[in-house]
Amino acid sequence: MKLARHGTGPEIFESLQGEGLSMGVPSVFVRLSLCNLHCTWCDTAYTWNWTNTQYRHVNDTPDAPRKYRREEEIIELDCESVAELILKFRARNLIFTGGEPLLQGRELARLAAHLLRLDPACRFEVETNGTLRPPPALDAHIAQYNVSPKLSNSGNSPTEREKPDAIAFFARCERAWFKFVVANAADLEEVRTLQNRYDIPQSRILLMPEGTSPDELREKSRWLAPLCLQHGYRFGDRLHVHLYGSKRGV
Ligand SMILES: C[S@@+](CC[C@H](N)C(=O)[O-])C[C@H]1O[C@@H](n2cnc3c(N)ncnc32)[C@H](O)[C@@H]1O
Ligand SMILES: Nc1nc2[nH]cc(C(=O)O)c2c(=O)[nH]1
Ligand code: SF4
Ligand SMILES: [Mg+2]
Repeated sequence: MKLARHGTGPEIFESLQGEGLSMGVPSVFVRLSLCNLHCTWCDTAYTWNWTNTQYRHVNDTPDAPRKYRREEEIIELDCESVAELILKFRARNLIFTGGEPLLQGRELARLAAHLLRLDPACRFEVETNGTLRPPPALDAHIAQYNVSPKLSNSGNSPTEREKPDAIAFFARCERAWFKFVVANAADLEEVRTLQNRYDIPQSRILLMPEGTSPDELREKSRWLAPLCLQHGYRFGDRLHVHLYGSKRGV
């Protein structure tokens, strides 16, 4: 399984769920590498975008040509080792995120099954961009999907960000909650269009302001909160950003 690197180890950390329906629940986050989208405002671009990365050199002989490996940004571990790291923490609400975790759906299915054998109290959430259907073997273990389909404000093209088969799956799934990232008031029209096109129940939609600092969130919340009230959408904040700013691994 390919995981984001944080310092010398993979990015597996304990924190309060900062977003969505279960905001505030003590959780363990497992951050996977790679993404099939490239949102301009992605707060974890280090999981997939290495264009400006100072690659680690793999050959430290002074005279040899220097070779840099972007793979060094990824840690690859088997599911038994990942499970062991996860269960060192206290929380049993486990959140698979990334990057786009459903790119590694089969590996996650094996991980979830293994974790449940070790501790049946484990509960699983998946953070996903809603472009990929989870394999049935993974779906069988997931209590909650936090689906964040991307709007045009993300900079992805319509064909990249909207995969009808996947979004229709989540629209029908009562365990899926939709979390749209809103950057401008006009984004609400796009939300409404997607909602109608895929028949997404309004009760499973949250609107979350775009932002990676408390100031940005507060500024956008000032107009987004009244719009939520006016249009009957649930407002979703970003608790971890208010608590820790844009710090990694919290
Ligand atoms: C980094 S993504 C990983 C999971 C998956 N790739 C996705 O996009 O849902 C986790 C969550 O952070 C949100 N997010 C990322 N950058 C953000 C930003 N600048 N402002 C608000 N939300 C952001 C995403 O929309 C998603 O809901
Ligand atoms: N505390 C905290 N809550 C989160 N909810 C979703 C996150 C994510 O990056 O997927 C996230 C995160 O990175 N930190
Ligand atoms: S889909 Fe998620 S991980 Fe991928 S670029 Fe967008 S916000 Fe980042
Ligand atoms: Mg995050």
